[in-house]
Amino acid sequence: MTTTILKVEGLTKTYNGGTFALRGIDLTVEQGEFIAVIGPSGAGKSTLLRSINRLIEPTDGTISFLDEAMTSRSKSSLRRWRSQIGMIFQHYNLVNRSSVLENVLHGRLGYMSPLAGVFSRYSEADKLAAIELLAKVGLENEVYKRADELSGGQKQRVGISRALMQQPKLILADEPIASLDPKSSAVVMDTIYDNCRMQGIACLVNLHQVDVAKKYATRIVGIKGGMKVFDGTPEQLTDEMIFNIYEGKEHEMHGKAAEAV
Ligand SMILES: Nc1ncnc2c1ncn2[C@@H]1O[C@H](COP(=O)(O)OP(=O)(O)OP(=O)(O)O)[C@@H](O)[C@H]1O
Repeated sequence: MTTTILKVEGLTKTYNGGTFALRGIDLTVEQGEFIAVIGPSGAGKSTLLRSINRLIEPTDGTISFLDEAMTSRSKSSLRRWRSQIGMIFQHYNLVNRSSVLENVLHGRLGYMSPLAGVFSRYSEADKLAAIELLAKVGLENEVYKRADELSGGQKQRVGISRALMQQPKLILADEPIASLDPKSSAVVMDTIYDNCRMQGIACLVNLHQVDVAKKYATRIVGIKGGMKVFDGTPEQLTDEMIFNIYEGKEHEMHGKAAEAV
């Protein structure tokens, strides 16, 4: 039996100024699914991911996470949901002057009292788990370096470790390879994919590169003009469908990273 992790219905976002970024998106995510969200620039991919963990406040629609409606605006409810949803960003969002280890430990903040968090009172078990995660992603020699001493690919592996440190049920990855060279992109995609699949974590990953989406995803969602125009398996995503999604912006469907992944 599958467990529904996320259910989005009629999700709509209109930004101040009148841009219709999302127009009535319906999406259900089951445990362990690895879903690539593709679409041209401005289609609404980032808005979709950020609305799901309420970094952006949707204008309309409902979101439920593990069968619980994410409607409350209370800080404690948001904190509880966000602690179970790992986020991976294009520009990593690390604290540059902190160590790699501390950045990974930030993944535990949602589970700690605010006071313990402020004073960075992480448990020994958390520290060991963070070091273990870093070793798993090949950063065992970088644990005590400052985050800004790392390459882009290494920074993203820290970002992935931080997300995994949350023991999330869902990972939202917003263009995780858009700033990386082809070789680092392959390592980063493999790392996200392997960890999610091994631990049964559902993942929604925004990608520009259709080839990469087809290589990794168990399911692909195509967004165009704020609407869902495709939802199916990689095999069902025909060339005709791809051209429909990217119509007029075909040059955007091959990122530099696609070559090596
Ligand atoms: N903060 C904002 N204020 C106003 N409009 C916004 C804001 N953020 C995004 N938009 C607009 O909403 C639409 C969807 O943007 P979004 O960033 O979600 O698309 P995207 O598919 O992620 O694009 P990209 O691949 O370029 O990141 C675009 O028209 C964009 O200009």
